[in-house]
Amino acid sequence: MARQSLGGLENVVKTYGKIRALDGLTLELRAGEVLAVLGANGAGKSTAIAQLLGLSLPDSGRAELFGESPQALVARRQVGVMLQSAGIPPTNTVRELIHLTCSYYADPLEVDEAARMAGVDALLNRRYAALSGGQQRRVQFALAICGRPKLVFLDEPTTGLDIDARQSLWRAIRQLVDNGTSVLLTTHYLEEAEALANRIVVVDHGKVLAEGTPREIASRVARSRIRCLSALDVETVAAWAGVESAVREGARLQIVCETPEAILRRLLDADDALSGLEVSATGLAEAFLALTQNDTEETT
Ligand SMILES: Nc1ncnc2c1ncn2[C@@H]1O[C@H](COP(=O)(O)OP(=O)(O)OP(=O)(O)O)[C@@H](O)[C@H]1O
Repeated sequence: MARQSLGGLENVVKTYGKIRALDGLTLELRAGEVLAVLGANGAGKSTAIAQLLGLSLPDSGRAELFGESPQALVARRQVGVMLQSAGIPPTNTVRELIHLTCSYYADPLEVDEAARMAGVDALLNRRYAALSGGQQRRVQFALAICGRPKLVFLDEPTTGLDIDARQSLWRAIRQLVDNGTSVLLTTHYLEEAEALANRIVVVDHGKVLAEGTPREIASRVARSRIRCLSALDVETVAAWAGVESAVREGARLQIVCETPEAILRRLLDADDALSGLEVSATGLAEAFLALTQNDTEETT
């Protein structure tokens, strides 16, 4: 069954002087889903979030949340946000901040529960300004979720977190989704999108380049990687039909190609002593690079 739409952007254009930050961007938010918006620096991810939150208005096109303008109070009360620029009063304690944010919502969590979900229960009596960058990020997450919102916007939530803190935030996001909250997440970390998202939208130059499940995005530019121990000349192999790239790492040859079978036959024919053969599928990272590089080539 198709998931219920919670709103989104329709053909939104947003310019800042000569910069076209969004160039006809369309995206839909769906209930019960983690949507990851992926893109390089300046792709338009934060601008898209600003339109969805009503913090900035489109030049043309439409933004809608829960059937309303994103600026309508009834829409804003169903949303939680963790933005890159937080603007949080520095001298308040974590408890005060969560308590204050809870007061904006009709049916918020208990302060202690929100703190526990965000992993900041041990920090409740500390002043925000005295926390580390990673601890502040987790407090921002607590503020995003404490109102029990239906939809949470997380703009690069794990930037600056160490591996443990990132993993624990991933667990908290999964728990949130299990409890019925929908999430829009922007990230530069492909493994984050792969680990959390049901659906990915790749944005570049303010437009959608690709959309699908992590697996669909990866398979759009599916490639295989062959690794083997071989003394074959890397430049000769790189020139074979069907080989996209060949590099040497010490004794190991690494080849990227679309269809590995023909290349494997040719490798085995050319080198009797070839050993340590491995063939693997490339992942989301390569797919993302291939998509954004193709686009750059087309637009330059
Ligand atoms: N307030 C603003 N004034 C002028 N230009 C802006 C403003 N906000 C964004 N831009 C420009 O719009 C484009 C998109 O920026 P945006 O912040 O949406 O990108 P992003 O994908 O979120 O990037 P990052 O990953 O670096 O956060 C960039 O070229 C940026 O310089």
